[in-house]
Amino acid sequence: MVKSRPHVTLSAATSIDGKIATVTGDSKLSSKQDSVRLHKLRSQVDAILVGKNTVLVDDPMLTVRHTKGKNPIRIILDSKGTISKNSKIIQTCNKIPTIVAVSHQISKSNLDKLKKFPIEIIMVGSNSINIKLLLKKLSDKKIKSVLVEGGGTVNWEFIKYDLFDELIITLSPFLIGGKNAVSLIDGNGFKKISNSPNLRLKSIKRLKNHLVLNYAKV
Ligand SMILES: NC(=O)c1ccc[n+]([C@@H]2O[C@H](COP(=O)([O-])OP(=O)(O)OC[C@H]3O[C@@H](n4cnc5c(N)ncnc54)[C@H](O)[C@@H]3O)[C@@H](O)[C@H]2O)c1
Ligand SMILES: Nc1nc(=O)c(N)c(NC[C@H](O)[C@H](O)[C@H](O)COP(=O)(O)O)[nH]1
Repeated sequence: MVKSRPHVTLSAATSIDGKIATVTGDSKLSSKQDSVRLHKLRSQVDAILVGKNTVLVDDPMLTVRHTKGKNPIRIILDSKGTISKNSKIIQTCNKIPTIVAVSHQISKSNLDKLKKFPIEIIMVGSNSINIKLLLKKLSDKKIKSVLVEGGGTVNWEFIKYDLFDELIITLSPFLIGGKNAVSLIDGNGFKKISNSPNLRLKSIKRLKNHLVLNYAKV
């Protein structure tokens, strides 16, 4: 029987005050050593997933570069299909397998534009993307593990719907502040601490001034 969803690991680097980027979108919090760790982790998963804003702000590659290993499939949550053709993701989609998840909100013209690229388009959800359904479809494609690399809006969706298994946070030696700076988890948040998923601290690794915290859901 096909499992209903892949193993989901949420990954991010945060400042001591829980931000993943400054108000201007500056998000380079990991050290070189931590980036090597992250890239090793990328090489061990089947897919890596980020939200549309992360692509817009960071213009990431989402590949394995700081170590040797295979690139995971890249998945972008982009309800309206507005990803830029100039983004590194689209520019390299002929070499690295890429899935763009869209919702039924997408306009015909954006869908037609996306269809011109050698990417796979998965349509799930009426307004925003239905993550549970998306994970089911990924499972059907034999994708067994997904590394979710943010940002804060996407992280909240996975936590709100209890669709994750592990959380790997690099606590970086910075203080960012600013109520409009992106937090590890944005969205509406839980009203009570008792609503929070219970987490077990599996390991702590010190990389000089960075701490890598690995939590599993109880
Ligand atoms: N330090 C880190 O580890 C780290 C990691 C990732 C991103 N970031 C930073 O986070 C910022 C972006 O975070 P953000 O919260 O603004 O955006 P995000 O990257 O979480 O993207 C959110 C967008 O994704 C799209 N989307 C479609 N379906 C969705 C669904 N079901 N749930 C959630 N989103 C859905 C929507 O357009 C939504 O606005 C950037 O500044 C980036 O640099 C930091
Ligand atoms: N662990 C981690 N530490 C960071 O300091 C940081 N900025 C991210 N951010 C995750 C997000 O998905 C980014 O966009 C990619 O880390 C950039 O990806 P590339 O290097 O271009 O592959 N993640």
